Amino acid sequence: MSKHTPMMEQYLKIKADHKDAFLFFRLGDFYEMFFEDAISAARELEITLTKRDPGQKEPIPMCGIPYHAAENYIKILVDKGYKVAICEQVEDPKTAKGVVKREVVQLITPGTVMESNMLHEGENNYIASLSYFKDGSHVVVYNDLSTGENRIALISHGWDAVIHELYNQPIKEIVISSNLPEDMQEQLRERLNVTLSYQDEVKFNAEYRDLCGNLNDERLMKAFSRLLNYVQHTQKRSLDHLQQAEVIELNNYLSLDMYSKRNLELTETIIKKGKHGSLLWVLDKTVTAMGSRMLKKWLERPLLNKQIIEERLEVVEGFYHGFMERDTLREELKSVYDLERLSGRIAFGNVNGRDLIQLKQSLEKIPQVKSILSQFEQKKIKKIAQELIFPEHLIELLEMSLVEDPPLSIKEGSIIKDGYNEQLDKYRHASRNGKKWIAELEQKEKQETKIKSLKIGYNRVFGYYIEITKANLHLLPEGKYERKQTLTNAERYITPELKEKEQLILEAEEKSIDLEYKLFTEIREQIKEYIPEIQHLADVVSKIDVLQAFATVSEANNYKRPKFVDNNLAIKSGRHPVIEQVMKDGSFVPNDVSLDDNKNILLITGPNMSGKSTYMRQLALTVIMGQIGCFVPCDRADLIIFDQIFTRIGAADDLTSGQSTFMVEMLEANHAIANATDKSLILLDEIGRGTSTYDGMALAQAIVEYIHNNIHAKTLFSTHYHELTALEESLSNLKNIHVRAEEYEGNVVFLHQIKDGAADESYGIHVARLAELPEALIERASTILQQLESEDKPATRTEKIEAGQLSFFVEEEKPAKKEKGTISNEKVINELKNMNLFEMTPMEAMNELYKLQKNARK
Ligand SMILES: Nc1ncnc2c1ncn2[C@@H]1O[C@H](COP(=O)(O)OP(=O)(O)OP(=O)(O)O)[C@@H](O)[C@H]1O
Repeated sequence: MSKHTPMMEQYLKIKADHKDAFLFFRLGDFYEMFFEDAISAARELEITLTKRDPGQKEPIPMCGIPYHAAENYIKILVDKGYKVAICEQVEDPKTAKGVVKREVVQLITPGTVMESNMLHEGENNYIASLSYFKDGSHVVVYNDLSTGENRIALISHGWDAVIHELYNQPIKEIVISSNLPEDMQEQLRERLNVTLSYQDEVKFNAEYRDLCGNLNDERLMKAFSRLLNYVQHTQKRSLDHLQQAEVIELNNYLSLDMYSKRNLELTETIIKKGKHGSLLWVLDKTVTAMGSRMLKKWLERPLLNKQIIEERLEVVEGFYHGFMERDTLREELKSVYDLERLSGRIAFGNVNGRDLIQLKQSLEKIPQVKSILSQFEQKKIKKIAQELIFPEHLIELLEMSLVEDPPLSIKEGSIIKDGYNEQLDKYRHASRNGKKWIAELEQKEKQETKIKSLKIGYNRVFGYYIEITKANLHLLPEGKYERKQTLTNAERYITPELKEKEQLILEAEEKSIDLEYKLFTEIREQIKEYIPEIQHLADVVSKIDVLQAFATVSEANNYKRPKFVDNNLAIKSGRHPVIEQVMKDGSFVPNDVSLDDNKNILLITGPNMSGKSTYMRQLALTVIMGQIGCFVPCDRADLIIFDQIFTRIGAADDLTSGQSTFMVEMLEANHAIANATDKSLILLDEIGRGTSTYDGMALAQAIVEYIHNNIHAKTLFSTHYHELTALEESLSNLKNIHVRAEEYEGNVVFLHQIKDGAADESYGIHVARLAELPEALIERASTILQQLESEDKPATRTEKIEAGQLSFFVEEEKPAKKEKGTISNEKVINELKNMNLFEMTPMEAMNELYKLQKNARK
C-alpha cells in the first residue's frame, strides 16, 4: 500500500521525469511545490514553507504561489540558473473521474525563456549545444529562441578552442551529452557560468530538414539535432519562427581568444562586468534593440574580408557626411519595434493585440526609412534601401482587423475592429442596441415615477437593476417592480423586460468575446506566414542601425576612415576610444604607432602609470574597430588586416580558474605563442613580473626572442626590465620606444607621450609617493635604491645579462656590452657552497647552474 494519496502519487510520478527542475504543480489557483522543491523554493523565493497534512506522522513540506503571479517567481528562479516545469490540469475538474489529469506543458529554462520581462532588450539570450566527435572536432550550435536565430560553428582545434569560442557569448544554457567528461563539464560551468542540460538523443528528425538548409556535414546535423530535440522537448509547441541554420566559418573572422575578449573589455568591463566603460558602450549609438544586438555580434567577430569591411566603411562614410538625413533616419528608426522578437512571439503564440499594433506601426515606418535612404548620395546606401522589402498585405490585414489601442489581454475582447467580421458586428449591434434600450428605459421610468435619481445599474451578481433611494420610495407605486436587493440607502428592483434584455446583451457580449479570441488567433496564424519576411526585414533594419551608429559615433568623436594596407601599419595621433570618453575634457594625449615588417616588435618602457597598457589596448581596439567597419580614433590610419589578436594585459587575473597570477600569465603567453602567425597582433604587458626578477626577466627575453625569430607577428611588448632594451642591438626587427615622463621638483609628471628609444628611469618610487605611501617609507626606499645603485655587485640585473646567464634561452649569444671581471674557479666553488637550493625555483637553480658551469669552463 502506498503511503501517499493518489494526487501525491501523481505528483511523484511527474516529478520523477523532471528531477532537475522545480515542478510547479497546479492545484486550483495555485502552483504548489512539495518535498525538496518546496524547501529550496521557499529559500530562493523567500516564501513561507508550510506542511501538507500537518497532523500526519511525516507531513510533507510544501509551499505555493498564486498562478497569476507565477511569472515573477519563475523569473527569479530562471535568473538564478534554475529550470521550472509548469504542470497544468489538462482536463476539466468538474468532469474528471478521480484525480484530475495533469501534465507538464512547458519547461522554462534559462536558455529558453520567451517572456519579455525575462529577456534583456539589447542582448541575445542563447541556448547552445555542444557535441564532440571522434575525430577530435567539436560543434557548437547557438540558438536564440526569442529571435529564431540558429548559428553553427565547427571547431577543429580541440577543447581549449571551444572554451575560447564560447567565452563571453550571452549563453545562458548549454545542452551536452551526458557522456561529456566531468572535468569538461566543470570547466563549462565554472568558466562560462551557465546551466548545463543533457540531451543524449541526437537522432535527425525529418521535421528539421527545412531548418538545416544546406548543412552538408553530418557532424553539424547531429549537433543541430541535439539542440532541436532539446528545445522541442522543453517547449512542446510550435517553433515556426526558427530560422535556417547559418554556418559560422570561423576562418572568416578575426579570432579573439578568451583572454583578449576579457582584457580588451569589448562588451563588458573586467571588474564590474557591465557595459559601461566597454568599447560597446562607446560605439552603441544604435536606436533599436535589434541593432544593439547586432552590434554586439559584430564586435565579437570582426571581419577578415577586406571587401566586406570596405563595403561597410563605404556606407558609414555615406551616413557620416549626410548628417541631416542621418538624424531623420535615426528618428524614424526609433519607432521601429523589435521585429525579431515580435516574430518569435507570433510563432510561439504569446503575442497580444498591442504587439501586433507595434508590428503594424513598425512596418508602416519602412517606406519612410526607404525614402530617407534613397536621399543619400552613396550608392551602397541606395542599394540597402532596395533590400527593405516589407509585406504590404500584412499591414492591410492588421489595419483592417485590429483597433488602434487594444487591451493587454487577448481574452476580454475590444481587439477587433468593427466591420472586420459580419457575425461579430451582429453581436456588437445586439449588445449596443440592448444598452441603448436600457438607457431609454431609464429615461422613461424617471418620467413616469417622477423620481429624478432613479438609475439603472449593473453588477456581476444581479445583472441589470433599477435603483431607487429610500428617500424616494414613497413615490414608487406599489408592485411596479419586483424587489431584488435592499441596501442601506436604496432598494434595487428588476422587471421581466429588463431581464430579457439583459439576457440578450450578455449573450451577445459573451459570444463576441469568444469570437474575438477566435478571430485573433486566426489573424495570428495568418501572420505566421509572413515570419521569414519579417525576419529578413529585421536583419536589414539592424544592419542599417549599426552602420548609422558607426557614423554617429565617428562624427561625434572625430574618428577617421582607416585605409587597409598590406604591410606597414601606421597610425597618426591615435587615441584610446574609451579612456578619451571617460576623460571627456580632451586631455587624452594622442600617440602615433608604426609597425612595419622591418620593425615589427615595439619594446615599450616607461614608468608605472605612464600609459603603456593604454597604448597597447588602444592599438588593439583601433584594429578591431577597423575590422568591424567603423571609423577609428586617430587623425589617420593605415591598418593591416590581422587574423588574430592575443593579449596579456593588466591585472585581469582569472581568479575563477583557480590559477595563480603567474600561471595565468604563462598560459596567456603560451596561447599566443602557440597560435599566432605573422598576420597576428600580440600584446604582452609586463610579462614575467609575476615571478622572481631573474626568472621573470629571463622568460620575458626568451619570449621576445621567440616571437622575433619564429613567429614574426606584430608585437607590442611592455616591460619594467630596462635590461631588455639592449635587445634592440641583437634583434634587428625590434625597436625601443618609451612613454615620456619628467621629473619636476622631486615629482614625476606623466606626459603620456610615446617617443623613440628606451626610458632612462623607472620612477617607481615617485609613483609610490603619488599613491601617498608614508613619507618615512618613501625615504627608506630611496636610501635602499641608492645603496643598490652604488654597490654595483654581480647580482645587479644588467650584469646577469652580460654574464650570459640569460643566453640559456638564446640560440646565438649576444655580445656583452661592457667588460666585467670573470669569476674565478674558487669563486665558483664558493658560490656553489653558498647556494640555498631549498629557496630556489627550478628555473633559478637552472640559471645558476648554467652560469657556474660557464664560468668554470672559462
Ligand atoms: N595617452 C594618454 N593621455 C592621457 N592619459 C593617459 C594616457 N595614457 C594613459 N593615461 C592615463 O594614465 C593612466 C595609467 O595608464 P596605464 O595603465 O596605461 O599605465 P601603465 O604604464 O601601463 O602603468 P603600469 O606600468 O603601472 O601598469 C590611465 O588610467 C590613464 O588615466
